[in-house]
Amino acid sequence: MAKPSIDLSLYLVTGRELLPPNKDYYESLEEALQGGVTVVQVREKTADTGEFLDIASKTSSICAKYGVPLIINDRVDIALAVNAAGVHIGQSDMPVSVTRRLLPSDCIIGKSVSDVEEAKVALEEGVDYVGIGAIWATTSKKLVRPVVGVRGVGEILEVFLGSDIKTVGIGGLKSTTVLRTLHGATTPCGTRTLDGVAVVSDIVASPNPRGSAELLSKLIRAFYSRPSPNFAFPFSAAHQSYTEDDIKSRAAGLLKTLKAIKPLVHQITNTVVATQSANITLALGASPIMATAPQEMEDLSKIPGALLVNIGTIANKDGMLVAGRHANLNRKPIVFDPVGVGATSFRRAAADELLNSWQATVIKGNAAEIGTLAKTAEVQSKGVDSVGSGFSDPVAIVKALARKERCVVVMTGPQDYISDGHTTIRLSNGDPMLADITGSGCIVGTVVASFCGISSISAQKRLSAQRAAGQTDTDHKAGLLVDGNMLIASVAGVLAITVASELAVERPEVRGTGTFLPALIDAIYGLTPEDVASRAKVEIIR
Ligand SMILES: Cc1ncc(COP(=O)(O)OP(=O)(O)O)c(N)n1
Ligand SMILES: Cc1nc(C(=O)O)sc1CCOP(=O)(O)O
Repeated sequence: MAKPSIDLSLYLVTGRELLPPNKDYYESLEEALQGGVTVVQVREKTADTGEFLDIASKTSSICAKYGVPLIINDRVDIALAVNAAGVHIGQSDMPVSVTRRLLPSDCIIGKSVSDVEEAKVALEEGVDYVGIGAIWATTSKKLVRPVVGVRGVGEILEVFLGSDIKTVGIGGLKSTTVLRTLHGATTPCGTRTLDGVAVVSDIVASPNPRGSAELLSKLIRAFYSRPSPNFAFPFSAAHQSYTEDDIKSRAAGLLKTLKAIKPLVHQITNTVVATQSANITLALGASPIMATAPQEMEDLSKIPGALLVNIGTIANKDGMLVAGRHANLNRKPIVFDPVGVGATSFRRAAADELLNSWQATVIKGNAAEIGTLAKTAEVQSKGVDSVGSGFSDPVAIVKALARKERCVVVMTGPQDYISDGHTTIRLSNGDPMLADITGSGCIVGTVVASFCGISSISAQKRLSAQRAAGQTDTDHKAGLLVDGNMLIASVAGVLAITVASELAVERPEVRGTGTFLPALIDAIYGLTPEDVASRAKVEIIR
């Protein structure tokens, strides 16, 4: 008998012990179903058989009222007794082969996996779906394995490429983490994302389970309705086709808008460049705030603009973690500058923790930094600098990292490479003296963040206008972590610095790096959209 196809998108796993005081389990369940839960698993870890059977049977009747399938955790006998749609088994439960023998052929079998090896076994066993977790830390269950992390899910999903085994993520999935999870938990080729998320506490512990389920459901449906489903970027405008002239004029146009709107650019940066970065931001026409205390991150994240996180002298990791999470929640672009990430294992661990906690919109680094994140040793670092002549195939490196991290990657150097994993652009502006002042890479991060901020603000304004005009095809935007074209914003940011550096060295007073730096600030201050459009050397590589 053919198995029914189950919508796993919002998968409620029950947990009576988490109910708020005075909230009845069945009432909570029914409200969650009204809110849009698509499948329910009864999970009872302490109930005896009689109680489990009673709960499963009543849960089954309520689910049937809403046409929602029921799965039973661990217990094949209970699943058979209540005629459930399926069973969910863990690594130490009954083997899949035995479970299958006991159940009717149309019964769904789901299995927990937390690494690639377990995923391969589940593939061999031919389960119907896997629960991948725990993706985030959770207090709903004592975990015996380390968390998988959002960025660890992609390699597990790769095991299921080409198979019709479905996948759901579990562990710490909430309205605050769901979009970041769905965007980040994707195979590098972009063809597989999770088919759903399994949630316990965000619904069960809520005094308003209907509202909680509705919010989750809205975000999940918006994510799955994005226009480029095979390429789950956290920002809009992936898969556009560009011309070089179009890129130049859009970058120039962004500079004009930036000067008019002066976006706020929140920068958590290193002590070497903080003042310089703030001055460059002001010279460009944006507005810097260099706040670092974790306590102020939530408030700051509500002001439109962008966030820059630069780990050059990493003393504020807590602030960086909180700031990034709030930026994701408030759809603010995050530019991550992994300064010197190859230099120490401390920096590598910090970069990993930050990138697991929030979704970066742009990662900007020199060849050694990008190589470290891409896990290649072709280009070595010396402290915060890159050694040697760069990668033999820089395009492949930036493209692969953009796909892996699901963001735009900017690799600076004598030529700059910028990729969103689909389109890769080479920029050939810039004076060599840029490499001889401290923090030139950091100010590129600052300026890229400024342009990401203005791109996001402009996109939000367009969206408000579209909604005010009654345009209804914008619902998928609720599934984006960031709106705006972050590829063009990154190009504009790099061009602003590199074109300004060319203008700076043409000034008669520049005799060396001491006179170059103030001239650079002046050149940024006076930079016009026409300078950018006429001087930009832009090539679309592939
Ligand atoms: C959808 C989903 N995924 C994973 C689990 C965890 O199941 P298991 O490993 O059997 O652990 P317990 O739930 O039995 O503690 C799940 N229940 N559902
Ligand atoms: C039941 C369960 N299984 C997990 C796994 O990792 O296999 S994590 C988990 C609990 C998930 O609860 P919450 O949504 O409240 O974080």
